Amino acid sequence: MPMDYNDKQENKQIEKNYRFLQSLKYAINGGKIAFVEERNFRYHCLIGLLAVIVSIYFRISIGEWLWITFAIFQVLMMEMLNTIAENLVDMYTLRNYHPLGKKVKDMGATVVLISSLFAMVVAAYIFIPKVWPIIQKILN
Ligand SMILES: Nc1ncnc2c1ncn2[C@@H]1O[C@H](COP(=O)(O)OP(=O)(O)OP(=O)(O)O)[C@@H](O)[C@H]1O
Repeated sequence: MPMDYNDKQENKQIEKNYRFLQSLKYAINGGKIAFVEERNFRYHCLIGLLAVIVSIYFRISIGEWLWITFAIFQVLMMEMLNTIAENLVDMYTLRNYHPLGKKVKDMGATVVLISSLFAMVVAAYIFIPKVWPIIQKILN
């Protein structure tokens, strides 16, 4: 299997996490890595934050908050899954061209595209009726 890795292997944990706090530490670490290394993940975090600020401004209802929260979290989850797939392809192919690597990466990008489109539809349903009267006021 082409999975070369040349680094000192001492003190590198590969056995199971037995404590909840240990698992949580590694889960947070995964988020940190995605945030630092993945530009798209940072963009999506920023857009999510903007959506929360706009939602607070418009005092949206509980039902609307549920949709907005779901839309934000599902984009971040899909972005993270795409990053996982990309890393697996790079680990397996050692960054050499492979037609299956192309398929996996392109499909991963499609997953993120679909989830972003869903988030845009949710945002449009919630915010267009709130923004439209303001635009009309400005135009009149
Ligand atoms: N090992 C590979 N084999 C075949 N095609 C690849 C391989 N690595 C990348 N590609 C092709 O190059 C494109 C860009 O690769 P890259 O890893 O930069 O993905 P990306 O979607 O642009 O990443 P990011 O989400 O980090 O911006 C992929 O969508 C794929 O079409």
